[in-house]
Amino acid sequence: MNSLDEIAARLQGYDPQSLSADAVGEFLAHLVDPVADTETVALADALGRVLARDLVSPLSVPPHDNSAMDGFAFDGAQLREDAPLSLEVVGTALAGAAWQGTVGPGQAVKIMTGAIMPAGLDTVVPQEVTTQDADGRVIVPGGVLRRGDNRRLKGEDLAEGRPALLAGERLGPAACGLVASLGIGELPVVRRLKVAYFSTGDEILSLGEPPREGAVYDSNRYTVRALLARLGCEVLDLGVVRDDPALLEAAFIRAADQADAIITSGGVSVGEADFTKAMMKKLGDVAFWRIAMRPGRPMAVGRIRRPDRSSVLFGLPGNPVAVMVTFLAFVRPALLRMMGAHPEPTLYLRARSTEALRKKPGRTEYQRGIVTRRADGVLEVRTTGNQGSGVLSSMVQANGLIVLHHGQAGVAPGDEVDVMMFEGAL
Ligand SMILES: Nc1nc2c(c(=O)[nH]1)N[C@H]1C(S)=C(S)[C@@H](COP(=O)(O)OP(=O)(O)OC[C@H]3O[C@@H](n4cnc5c(N)ncnc54)[C@H](O)[C@@H]3O)O[C@H]1N2
Ligand code: MOO
Repeated sequence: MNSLDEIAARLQGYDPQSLSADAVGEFLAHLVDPVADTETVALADALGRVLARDLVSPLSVPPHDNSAMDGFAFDGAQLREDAPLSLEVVGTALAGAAWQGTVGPGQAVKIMTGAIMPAGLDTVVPQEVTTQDADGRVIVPGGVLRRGDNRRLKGEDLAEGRPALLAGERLGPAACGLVASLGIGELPVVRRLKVAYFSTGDEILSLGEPPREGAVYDSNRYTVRALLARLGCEVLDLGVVRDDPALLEAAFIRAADQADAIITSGGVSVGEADFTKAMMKKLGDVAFWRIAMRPGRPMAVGRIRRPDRSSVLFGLPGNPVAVMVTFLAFVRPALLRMMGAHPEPTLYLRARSTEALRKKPGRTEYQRGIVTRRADGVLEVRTTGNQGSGVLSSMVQANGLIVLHHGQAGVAPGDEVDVMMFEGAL
């Protein structure tokens, strides 16, 4: 495990007072390691879990050459471009059982989708392409079919003995189906990551408390819980912790004793009641950063140490949208790495901005946007109103974040911008 200083020494131009979003990502990739513990889960419970070992295919899928269509199977060597082919139907191959007879030249077998291709046959004509003559022979028109058409080859999806899925795969619906197609009912996954969360601040009210002047309800706890739930983490909710050093210390210790990672919100800026920073320093190896981004400038990162373990700490700024943006930009990729998942490159959608966007070069700016598709197919994005870092309503309306990158300047109406879509993450 590297100390924060060692990691910082490896990064070009590390400056905790002005870090680029890219540098933060790189730092975090060095800071966190995948957890080693694994467990076995039933396939029905595997959605969103991370596969712990390569899954080698115990069989071929499909297990034999089979038909992709309801129609007639025959030897495709007889096909002619310029002449129809007339075939005598000598039997029927149903899905689920092999057809046992032999089929000679000028003959075909009626076949159902999924049925095993009878020996020596390699081509299927869909039944709607054919006609029948007076003797009941099937006529395949010339020039519409090539040899091998509508036949699915044994193992064309998965080959026996080859890895079907690699360790690090986050199992989605398609992967769950693929595992089932191999006849596998349980699989080894990385254990769930335990993440502790608490909000800090004397002005933060928990739900159920009566409103009072100067106080706001704790929204960060619920956005972070929801973001963590989307990742499949186990959440240890430590509620709201007052700006009191003893309470903060107890909360950090409880969190570090039980969780792989700790997320807090608030108390990382320069305010007078920001005991959080002092407590983080006292209990661990923590760096305080100013990130060249908006929203989400201040952030604390490091480890909280306990005698027998340590937990990674993400001290997020208090402003509700800054919490979500820093989570999506940095915490989520770091947690995915801890979960043992393959790194996910950020996929940006390119959309035309309907409006001018002001932007200072030298920082990354995230604006809440809504992408729509115009009648002519062009993707457009407009901002969703007040972009203040405490304004959640514009975040709710958004379906993605417009990312104005570090070196980028302002945007004119009609310019294309990158949008990080929420689908999947939010
Ligand atoms: N002089 C400076 N002031 C500020 C700076 C700065 O660089 N110099 N940075 C600003 C930025 S950017 C942010 S973000 C905030 C971060 O400050 P803290 O992390 O110390 O957060 P707080 O002061 O505790 O709270 C900020 C804001 O967010 C509200 N909040 C906090 N927790 C919650 C919660 N759980 N649910 C809902 N809302 C919450 C809180 O009431 C404040 O309004 O500092 C700026 N100031
Ligand atoms: O982190 Mo702050 O939210 O940029 O206002």
